[in-house]
Amino acid sequence: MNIIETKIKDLFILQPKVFGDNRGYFMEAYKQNWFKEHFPHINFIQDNESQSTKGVLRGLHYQVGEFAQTKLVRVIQGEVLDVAVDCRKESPTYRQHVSAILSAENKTQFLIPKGFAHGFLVLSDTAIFSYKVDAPYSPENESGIIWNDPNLNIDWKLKEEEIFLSEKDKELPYFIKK
Ligand SMILES: Cc1cn([C@H]2C[C@H](O)[C@@H](COP(=O)(O)OP(=O)(O)O[C@H]3O[C@H](C)C(=O)[C@H](O)[C@H]3O)O2)c(=O)[nH]c1=O
Repeated sequence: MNIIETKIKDLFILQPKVFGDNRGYFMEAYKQNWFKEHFPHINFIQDNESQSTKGVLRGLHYQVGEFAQTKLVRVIQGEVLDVAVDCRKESPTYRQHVSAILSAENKTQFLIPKGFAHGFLVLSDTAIFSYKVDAPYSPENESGIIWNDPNLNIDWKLKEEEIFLSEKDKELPYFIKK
């Protein structure tokens, strides 16, 4: 697994080794002892999966306090634009974001630490999104940021009329000021 740094500290792109042959491919998508060696503070406890159609935008979400989640995200079918926003008040990259194209084709993974808001937009006809978290779901401790907050200046690639949000996500607030 290759670890690729991003412009934001602690936010990494992971690129697994893929073994292709005339049947298809094999890869170790996750390996606990590799993670323990490189990211000893992370202990994933739950696998999530969602399927969405083109133009669906899920996010930007985060959980707070003891329920804040580290996420290891990847796409197992289709392609998404994945975005992580640094919400760590003390961070020199506070309110900055990194976007990454995750797809079944590139098999790229995104390791998103606690303290980040996360969301993705489906670019393919459908996409299956699979991810690990290290804290349980806690709706009482969930919050987020509206997808098109002008302070974040995220380029979601699709036009607003092509984007579909849940009723909940339509009501998310703008980013809190420092
Ligand atoms: C996240 C989650 C949801 N649910 C239930 C709650 C709802 O009845 C249903 C759909 O939940 P929601 O609309 O919050 O799902 P997403 O919009 O995909 O939320 C996720 O989207 C962005 C991309 C994230 O990074 C978070 O992991 C998560 O917030 O699944 C659970 O039972 N367990 C869970 O861990």
